[in-house]
Amino acid sequence: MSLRIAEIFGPTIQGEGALIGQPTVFVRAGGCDYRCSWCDSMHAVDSRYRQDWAVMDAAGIMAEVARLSGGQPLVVSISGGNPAIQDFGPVIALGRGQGYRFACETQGSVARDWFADLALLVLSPKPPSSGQETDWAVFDACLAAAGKAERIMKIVVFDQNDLDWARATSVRYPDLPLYLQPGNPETDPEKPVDPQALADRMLWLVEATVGRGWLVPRILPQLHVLIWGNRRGV
Ligand SMILES: C[S@@+](CC[C@H](N)C(=O)[O-])C[C@H]1O[C@@H](n2cnc3c(N)ncnc32)[C@H](O)[C@@H]1O
Ligand SMILES: Nc1nc2[nH]cc(C(=O)O)c2c(=O)[nH]1
Ligand code: SF4
Ligand SMILES: [Mg+2]
Repeated sequence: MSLRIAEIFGPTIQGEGALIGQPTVFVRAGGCDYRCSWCDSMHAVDSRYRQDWAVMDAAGIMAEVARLSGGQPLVVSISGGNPAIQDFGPVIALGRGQGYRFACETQGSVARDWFADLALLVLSPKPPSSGQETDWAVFDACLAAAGKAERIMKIVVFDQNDLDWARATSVRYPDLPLYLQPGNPETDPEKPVDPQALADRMLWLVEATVGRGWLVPRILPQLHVLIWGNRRGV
């Protein structure tokens, strides 16, 4: 069983969400069923980059993870693209046998049995600014497929319309821990990011939530973007 892999990198720190700051190796799957207008990982989405993706089996993927981590059992973060369009079950089974734990980032558009073998499922439904629509029946199937695995929801917010959408979504899923992260409008890996502009977006988001009495979500920046900008492989 082979998988399309855009990149494997690390160890680095998880820059987003519930595991922020935690050492991790990333396995970035190639291919996505969405086309978010502001996607920061188009090199793992657009088929223009397909020739740069490696075709690997579970043993090859875990060998590379072990090489990068020096064999130390850490959390492996599976992202993409949408990793759920491929079968990561064998990778997770092999890695768990070697002492690794797995987190997965997906938009919730495809449900998979192997979600139940994760330590953490990060569901990141897309707000209006992305130009994508969520199929909530499939999203619910993703939640159910995760079984007893920890689950969180992480929503990117660019503007007030996104924030209103995030709030309505949170009302729909009151038991799902909610993380908000400000959108990064500069997604070209060749271009520098302006840390002050990101801080300004963070400030706006904090004021627009906590500042207005909405005390439910946790609000975090993309830590890796603050440190490394849009560089790939970090
Ligand atoms: C590149 S996606 C890959 C996983 C999956 N396709 C998804 O969207 O959840 C990883 C995370 O990065 C977020 N993201 C993508 N582009 C972003 C941007 N320009 N600013 C902030 N977050 C972004 C996504 O919303 C998602 O939470
Ligand atoms: N350090 C780091 N943290 C991340 N958290 C989510 C990422 C992603 O692209 O899925 C990401 C990434 O690419 N790098
Ligand atoms: S779903 Fe994720 S990987 Fe796919 S286009 Fe959107 S942000 Fe990019
Ligand atoms: Mg990213």
